[in-house]
Amino acid sequence: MTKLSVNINKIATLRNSRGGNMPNLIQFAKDAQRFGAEGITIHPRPDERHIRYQDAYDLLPEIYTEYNIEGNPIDKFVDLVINVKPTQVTLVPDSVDAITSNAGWDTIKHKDFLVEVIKEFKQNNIRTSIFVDPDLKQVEGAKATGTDRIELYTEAFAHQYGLGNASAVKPYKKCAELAYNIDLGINAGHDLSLDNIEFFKNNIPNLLEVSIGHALISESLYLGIENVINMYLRKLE
Ligand SMILES: CC(=O)[C@@H](O)[C@H](O)COP(=O)(O)O
Ligand SMILES: NCC(=O)COP(=O)(O)O
Repeated sequence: MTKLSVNINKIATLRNSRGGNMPNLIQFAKDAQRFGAEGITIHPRPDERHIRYQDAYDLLPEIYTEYNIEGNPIDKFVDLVINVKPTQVTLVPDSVDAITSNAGWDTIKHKDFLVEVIKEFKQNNIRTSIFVDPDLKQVEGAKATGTDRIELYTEAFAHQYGLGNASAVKPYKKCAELAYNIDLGINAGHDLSLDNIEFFKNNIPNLLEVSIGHALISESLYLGIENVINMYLRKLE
């Protein structure tokens, strides 16, 4: 069984576009869980263009499923995560001005940094995951950092699958097999959607969790959020 964590960045984007509190991010997180979401993901960025740092605190008492905070572990982010103490922190190497996440970690080059920051999160009883491209060397490198899990960066799969190239899942499958054999938990995310999730899940052994935002919120505009969450849950069974 693969858990569905709903990424609510886009709800914050919509809210911020008018400066008020519509839609209400906290209420949305509560409703998403009531409709069946098994986790809530946020990705506060340094410019706070969608999720604000304060949102991370305000959400805490309302999340009774898994709380996953993603981001680049700059000092401000590390302090936030250690104060909030979510279930999981997912480390993403995105630059300050990135439109969205666009690469996994070089776990070999940044090993010392990752070892240090992961140790700090684990001392605070926060599960760690690091965002990686589907590359066996990077998965091995991830293991050496001490992280509990990896999150496979699925943009390339989603893009190729959309073009009809289903074989794009192969490197992900190999990485998942390696990760399982070396005792790394496996999450995945980025550009997963109702169109590609079932195929991805069926091809990736031991997939623990997917975090989905952009497509899930877009699909909900037509199909409704309660319906869409349940459509994902059925595909992830
Ligand atoms: C880590 C990742 O894969 C991203 O998808 C991210 O969480 C989405 O961030 P934005 O909503 O800022 O594009
Ligand atoms: N970690 C990926 C995530 O949270 C959502 O990514 P996307 O579905 O918005 O591309």
